[in-house]
Amino acid sequence: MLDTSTHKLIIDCGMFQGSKELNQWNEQDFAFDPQDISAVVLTHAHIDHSGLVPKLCKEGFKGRIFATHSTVDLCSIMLPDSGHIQEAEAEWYNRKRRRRGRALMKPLYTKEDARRCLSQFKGIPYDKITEVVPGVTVRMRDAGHILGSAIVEMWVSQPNGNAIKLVFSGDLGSKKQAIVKDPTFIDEADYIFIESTYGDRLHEERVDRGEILGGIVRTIQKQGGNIIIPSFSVGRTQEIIYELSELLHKGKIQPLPVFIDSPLAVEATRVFRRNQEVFDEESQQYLQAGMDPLSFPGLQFVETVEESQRLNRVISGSIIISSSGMCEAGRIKHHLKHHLWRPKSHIVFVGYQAQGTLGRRIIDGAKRVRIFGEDIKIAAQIHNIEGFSAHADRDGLLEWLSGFVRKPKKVFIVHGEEAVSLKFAEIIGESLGLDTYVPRRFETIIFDDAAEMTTLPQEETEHLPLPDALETALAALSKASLEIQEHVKQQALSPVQKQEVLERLAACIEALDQSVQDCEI
Ligand SMILES: O=c1ccn([C@@H]2O[C@H](COP(=O)(O)O)[C@@H](O)[C@H]2O)c(=O)[nH]1
Repeated sequence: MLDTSTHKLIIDCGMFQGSKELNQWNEQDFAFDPQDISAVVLTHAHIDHSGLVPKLCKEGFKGRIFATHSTVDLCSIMLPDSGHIQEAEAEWYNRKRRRRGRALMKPLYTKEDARRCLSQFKGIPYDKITEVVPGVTVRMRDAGHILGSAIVEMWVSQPNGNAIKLVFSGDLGSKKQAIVKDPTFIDEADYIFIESTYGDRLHEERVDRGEILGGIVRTIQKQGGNIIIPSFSVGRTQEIIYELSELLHKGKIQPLPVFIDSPLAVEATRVFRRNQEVFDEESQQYLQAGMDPLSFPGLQFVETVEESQRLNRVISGSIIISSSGMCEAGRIKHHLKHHLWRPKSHIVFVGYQAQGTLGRRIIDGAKRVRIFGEDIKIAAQIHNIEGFSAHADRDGLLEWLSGFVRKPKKVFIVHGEEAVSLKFAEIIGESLGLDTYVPRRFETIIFDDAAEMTTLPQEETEHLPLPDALETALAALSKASLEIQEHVKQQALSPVQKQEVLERLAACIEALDQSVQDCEI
């Protein structure tokens, strides 16, 4: 959040994704009042950057959400889809809760909440300076990560008439990606905020990924079996379509049925087709030659549940691309259930698999997994092609940083696992000689008129971060408190029962109160 003293604005408003603890952070109150925020600037549509926008609007944010036109287009399908997932998850828990007589939980936001917030979006073009609140202008530059992704150049006017220039990298793309352009180099900034997802690692070469995928296709064309590709619906699926289309054009594989079994991926592919003007040069050349890089004979889009179920009868010679990319939900789980036990099946991972996900367990060599309550033996051949990452790797990030002609005063390392961010900070210092800083969650940094920065000592920070485990326990307590309120509302209690509830609550509060009072600083 950026506070200019007259206006507050947010750069990205993403959902925490991954472990149960991280997911619970989404339920917490924002660290500010959404009604006080004047504008949001989104770097791109991925849910870890845009997913809490519907919650922000639901809780009182009335301003504009600025993003590139393609990001607005993608958000218009991704946010309602996310709302649908929230509702489905809440309903899944509520089925159990009803059976146990427990209070029902509410979704974080609904599909309708997400649809409603879309009217606040304002599409802006790449490369044009736009005022987002009085005194703050931005210019979106192509970040080459997914369709519509942007690096945000931001100028914040100072009372002395000067402006501080901040640059937010958003997620920076990999040069190895097809369809989207390479990340734009920026000349200058006072301060840079750079992502660090792969700040300590390198990716495979692009040529390898096509070779590996082509080789697996040729294997099933000789020996039988299907290929199942768990894939993120937006960006990754279109990349795979592009790669297969290239392999076919070059005659490296023979035509075969390829099913895209994800309603979101189908819609996203339509959005890509509508936004061809931002494609990279290679894709533009395909288009000019009358070829569609997102289409080839044999490619079939599967939308209905019935069509998807029919795929269970296809046991050989096809590729099924389905989501979710980390195999935690969606139709991919059905395809894994039907294919993991078959020795001739090939499961091809093309995206990052976070700790604790089904995809990660399979990659890590599990012999059996549970899917929909069934114990499934893993006999299929498992492949992991890392070269499809949509992120710049360590060297890509360093190359982008080295493009700044004027040295920034400081590089803030953000958006990465803490250990990786710290390592990347060290690497930047050693290889580029730039000053770095890895901010803590909720830390406040002040920029003065001369564009110099100071960090507020932890004790003076408005929102001191609590230890993660305590945050999680407090979130669980808030949830339990809501549940108690619901129970009390739903069930008539006798005066004696009421008294018992009050006494037990009072005992809890007293014990908690005492432990906080006793806590040493
Ligand atoms: O170390 C990591 C790497 C990635 N992620 C998450 O996965 C997605 C997709 O990554 P790709 O490399 O494009 O497959 C990325 O945006 C992150 O959200 C991660 O959490 N940790």
